[in-house]
Amino acid sequence: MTEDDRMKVIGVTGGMGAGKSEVLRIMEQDFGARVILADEVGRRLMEPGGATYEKILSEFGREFAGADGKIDRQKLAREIFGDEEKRRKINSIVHPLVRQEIEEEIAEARAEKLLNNRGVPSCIAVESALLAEGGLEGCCDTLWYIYASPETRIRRVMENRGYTRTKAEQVINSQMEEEEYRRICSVMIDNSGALSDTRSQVSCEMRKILDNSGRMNL
Ligand SMILES: CC(C)(COP(=O)(O)OP(=O)(O)OC[C@H]1O[C@@H](n2cnc3c(N)ncnc32)[C@H](O)[C@@H]1O)[C@@H](O)C(=O)NCCC(=O)NCCS
Ligand SMILES: Nc1ncnc2c1ncn2[C@@H]1O[C@H](COP(=O)(O)OP(=O)(O)OP(=O)(O)O)[C@@H](O)[C@H]1O
Repeated sequence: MTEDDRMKVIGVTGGMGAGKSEVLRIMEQDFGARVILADEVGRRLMEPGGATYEKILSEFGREFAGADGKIDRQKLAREIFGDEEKRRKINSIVHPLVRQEIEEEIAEARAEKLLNNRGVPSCIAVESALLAEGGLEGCCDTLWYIYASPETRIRRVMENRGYTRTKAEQVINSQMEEEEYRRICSVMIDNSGALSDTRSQVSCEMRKILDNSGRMNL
C-alpha cells in the first residue's frame, strides 16, 4: 500500500457541546467513517485496571475511587475544572496514553482496511475538544472545527446533560479560545442551526475530499 492509499484521518474538534459527536454520527452513518472518540478512550483507560487508573489515584488520592472501585468522575470533574494546575496534572497523565491508544487504533483501522458502503476505503474521524492540547494534531491529515456559540452550547448541555450553568462555563473556560480553534482548522462546520443544515455542510465537505471512486483525496 502506498502512502497515498492509506486511510486518511480527519480530526474533528471544537468546544464542549458544539456538536462534534453529532457530526461524527453523520460521518459514520452517511460516509462509512471509522470513528474514534478521545473522551471515550480516556474513559476506558480510567476504568479499574486501565492504563491511567492507578496513576490518577496515586496522584489525586484514593478518595477519588468510589465504593465500587471506579474513579468518581463527578468528583474528579469538580476537582479539575476551575483549577488549572490540577487540570494540567490530569492532562499530563491521561493525554500521552490516550494519544498512544488512538495511534494504535488508527494503525489497526488502516491494517483492517475498513470498507465503506461503496466497498472502497473510507476515512478515520478522530474527535476531541482537546485535539491540539492532547497532541493529536500530528495524527490528522486535516482538521475540522465544529462551531456553535458559547450560549448555544451552554443551553444544549444544560438541557441534554443536566449540567449547571457554572459547570458548563467552567469547562468552556478551560478549553481553547474560538480564534485558536479557527486558526488550526482548515474547515469550519457551523452547527448553530438545525442538524439537517449541519448534515448538508458535512456532506458538502466530504464530497470535496472524496474523489469519484470514493477515496479520500486530501
Ligand atoms: C474529569 C472527568 C473525569 C469528568 O468526566 P465527565 O464524564 O463528567 O465528563 P466528560 O469526560 O464527558 O467531559 C465533559 C466535557 O469536558 C471536556 N473535558 C474533559 N477533560 C477536559 C480537560 N482536561 N480540559 C478541558 N476540557 C475537558 C470534554 O471534552 C467534554 O466537553 C473527565 O473529563 C476527564 O477524565 N478529564 C481529564 C482527561 C481528559 O482530558 N479527557 C478528555 C480527552 S482524553
Ligand atoms: N444542531 C443541533 N441542534 C440541537 N441539538 C444539538 C445540535 N447539535 C448538537 N445538539 C445536542 O447538543 C448536545 C451536545 O452535542 P454533542 O454531544 O454532539 O457535542 P460535543 O461537541 O460532542 O460535546 P463534548 O465535547 O462536550 O462531548 C447533545 O445533546 C446534542 O444532541
